[in-house]
Amino acid sequence: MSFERKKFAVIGAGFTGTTTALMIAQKELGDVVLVDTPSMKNPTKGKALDMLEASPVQKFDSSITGTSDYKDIQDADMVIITAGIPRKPGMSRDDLVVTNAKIIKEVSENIVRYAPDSYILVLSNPVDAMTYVCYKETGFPKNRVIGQSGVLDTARFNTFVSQELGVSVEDVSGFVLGGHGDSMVPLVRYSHAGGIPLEKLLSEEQIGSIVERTRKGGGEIVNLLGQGSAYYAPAASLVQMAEAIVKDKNRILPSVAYLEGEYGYENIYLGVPTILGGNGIESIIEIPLTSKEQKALDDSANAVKDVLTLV
Ligand SMILES: NC(=O)C1=CN([C@@H]2O[C@H](COP(=O)(O)OP(=O)(O)OC[C@H]3O[C@@H](n4cnc5c(N)ncnc54)[C@H](O)[C@@H]3O)[C@@H](O)[C@H]2O)C=CC1
Ligand SMILES: O=C([O-])CC(=O)C(=O)O
Repeated sequence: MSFERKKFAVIGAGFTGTTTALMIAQKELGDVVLVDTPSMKNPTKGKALDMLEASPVQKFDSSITGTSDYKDIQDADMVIITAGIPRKPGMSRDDLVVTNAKIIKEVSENIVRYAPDSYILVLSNPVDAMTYVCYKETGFPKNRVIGQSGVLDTARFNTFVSQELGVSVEDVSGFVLGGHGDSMVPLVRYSHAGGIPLEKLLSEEQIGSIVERTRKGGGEIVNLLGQGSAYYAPAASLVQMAEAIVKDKNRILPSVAYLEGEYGYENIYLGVPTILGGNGIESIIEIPLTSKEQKALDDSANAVKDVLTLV
């Protein structure tokens, strides 16, 4: 018996993929193979080599390689899918569905072929629908196909709360449920700072504007950037989920998870609180909702179902 490093494959060597690859290596979670299309073969190799050359400075021993050949993801322990087009100002994430569904199908085929035992984290948008497509195409068990939205949405919520209160982000703990769209559901009742319910610290008006800004958080960055979408906070969110799984931490984190009756939904991927550990999604946590909260979640789930009709 010998100990081996974990192998990560990051599919898509654009903004989110490269940032994720670097963060994985910096944390020494494992070695990283970065994959993009054949037309991007040399830039992908170049990006990977550039990141690797940071390793002596930053003192990490993870390797990072770039490729356009899926054979190189052989036996990856975890595959992170960031391949696909990002939105432009004026577009919604749902406008990406047709193009990105085709890409996810192609990527999924290659994962089945070369990394059939891997755990998959999906980032590509619209992420609830893309995670569903990946689940159907791979036929992997639901605990191994997971989407990222809630860690990012909660991080945005926590950022805004920390700014408003003038307190450390470390003490703020928000809670966002639902689809990764403008109808996502920040659950104020379950959010706190230093254990104190937010409603005791901020006015209804202040909370209302934080909720609204969180819902439109992705769009705010898209508009500021002018081209492309967010990548630092999305990559950090993916890496937190990956770390919870490869280190078997059993963290309570929101995931885009396949629902079979939880919260009243069937055959859909949606953002819910989960326990993430060595088996991927170990379980889904169901929390009691008021009728107003359930209605907001229903609206969000219905928006995701509408998009699913297009894939
Ligand atoms: N779920 C979430 O919270 C977030 C989702 N996203 C989504 O992630 C996706 C990627 O965003 P960025 O990295 O900023 O875009 P990007 O354009 O910088 O990178 C995407 C990369 O995917 C590659 N690609 C396209 N088709 C491919 C294929 N068949 N196989 C391998 N690679 C392929 C492209 O060549 C490109 O390098 C977008 O769909 C974006 O909307 C981005 C941020 C947060
Ligand atoms: O807004 C976008 O298109 C990218 C994304 O999902 C986010 O940053 O939340």
